[in-house]
Amino acid sequence: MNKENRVMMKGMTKQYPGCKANDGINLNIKHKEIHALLGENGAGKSTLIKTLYGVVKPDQGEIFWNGRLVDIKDPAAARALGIGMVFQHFSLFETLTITENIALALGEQAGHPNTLARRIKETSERYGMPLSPERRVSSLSTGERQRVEIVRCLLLDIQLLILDEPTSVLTPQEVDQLFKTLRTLKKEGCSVLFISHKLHEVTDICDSATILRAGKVSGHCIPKEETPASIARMMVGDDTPISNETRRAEGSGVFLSVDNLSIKAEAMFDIPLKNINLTVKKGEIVGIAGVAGNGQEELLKALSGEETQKHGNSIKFAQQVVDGMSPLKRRRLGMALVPEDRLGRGAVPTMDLCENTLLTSFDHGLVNRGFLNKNKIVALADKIIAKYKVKTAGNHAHAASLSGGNLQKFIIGREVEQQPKFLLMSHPTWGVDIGAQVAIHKAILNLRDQGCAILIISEDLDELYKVSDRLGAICDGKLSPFLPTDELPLPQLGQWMAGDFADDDTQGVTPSPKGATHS
Ligand SMILES: Nc1ncnc2c1ncn2[C@@H]1O[C@H](COP(=O)(O)OP(=O)(O)OP(=O)(O)O)[C@@H](O)[C@H]1O
Repeated sequence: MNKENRVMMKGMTKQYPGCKANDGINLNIKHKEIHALLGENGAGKSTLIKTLYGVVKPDQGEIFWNGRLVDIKDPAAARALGIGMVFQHFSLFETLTITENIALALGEQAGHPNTLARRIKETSERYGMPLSPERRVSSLSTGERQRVEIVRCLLLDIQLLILDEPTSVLTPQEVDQLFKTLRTLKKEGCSVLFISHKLHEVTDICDSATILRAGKVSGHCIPKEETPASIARMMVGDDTPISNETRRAEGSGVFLSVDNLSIKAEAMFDIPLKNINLTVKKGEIVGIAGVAGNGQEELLKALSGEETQKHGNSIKFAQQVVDGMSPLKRRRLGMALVPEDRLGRGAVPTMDLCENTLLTSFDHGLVNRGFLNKNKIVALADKIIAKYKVKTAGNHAHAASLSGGNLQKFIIGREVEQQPKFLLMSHPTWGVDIGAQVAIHKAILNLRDQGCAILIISEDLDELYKVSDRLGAICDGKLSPFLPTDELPLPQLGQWMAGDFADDDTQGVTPSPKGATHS
């Protein structure tokens, strides 16, 4: 057996009801290489890596580890071989310290409890990702949380690190640091399997790539010899557009206005909002950048009505005060909402796609005098599935059975099809493949051009630069100034994301040099 490869997966097959997620996939990862696993939403990437980490049991296929046939029954068996995995969604306990979290995750593999904190400190420093082991996870930024997950893997004798969309939650500076760490790991002999929809990162850091389509391998490439566009073509084929024109707009007439909104922290880990001033005009897209956990969630809840405390007359939709109004009443004034958490808030996992359509669209002709119009519900669900190219076994499929990106497309389609006057979105294309991103951005821009006021809260700076007409940042519950997107250089936005703006800067106003550069 070929020992040149760290991992050889042969003929991996996994059938789910109504869908063959992996269909005879071969994947080879060499020693000391950073290997990208690419593909459209629903192509089968997560299923394949979960098989490699012992989370999913394949129907068929063999895995060879350093040339030896292995049976990876569970994640502990994967870790014992030297495989570490950082999932898209971190699984850390907020109230525990870094050391306690790592001890819980690794069990006996964590080694002696007395030495664990010291080893965490040493390992994190060695790889340029310093951590204080005694800190509680609740006090950590998203980037630091990711470090905890990576350091947890590095404490073991790791030979393969699997990262599932690792950069979608990081600031540009954190991405640079992560890439340095990955290069160090590679030098030391570790292999890395890297899943990402950000193709410029793939061309930057990956040595080789395997591309999946519809559960099968559709190609291989050396990313450094390709461009993001040529890789996108391999992923989505020739028929899907992979870029669209960015057209800026100015909008006219304010729809959303927020005037000096402050909200105290209610729960232990809430971020208080401080003197938020914000406007979104009809026919413009305003973007708010920020590292997760800086008040985005609290702002979204205050605007959507999920958080219904009355804050005086701070929030208005087209001049009408909405403070204290329920989400339903706000929807009836023209709001639509795409929350960050697609499984749970955006959609109910155990309901099928027709029921999930009804959940937020029932006011749009689907219910007559209390009776459901089933034909209309099915027709709307089918329209969303077809128009937004949602890959699913059909309108009867439960939301939980869709791949992350496909569920995201469905939720966005459902909200956009309501033709709202105000669309509030958090991370609209999080985990969505390049072809679908283009389709979603087009739908959002069209909606804007029809006069909808759109507010996008996102950590994805590429996306914010692509679609926003005005852009600012949130840090520690405060909003930075806002500028027309084309006048805001990325480093300045990075500074704002780190809280480097003066409190007296007001949104919409060109910041003073002091506000932009002081530290
Ligand atoms: N538990 C499940 N039950 C039914 N179908 C599933 C299940 N998990 C995955 N699938 C289906 O398997 C296919 C592959 O899904 P997978 O999550 O592996 O795709 P992916 O390439 O990781 O997509 P994404 O980029 O959107 O994360 C999808 O069509 C999905 O609907």
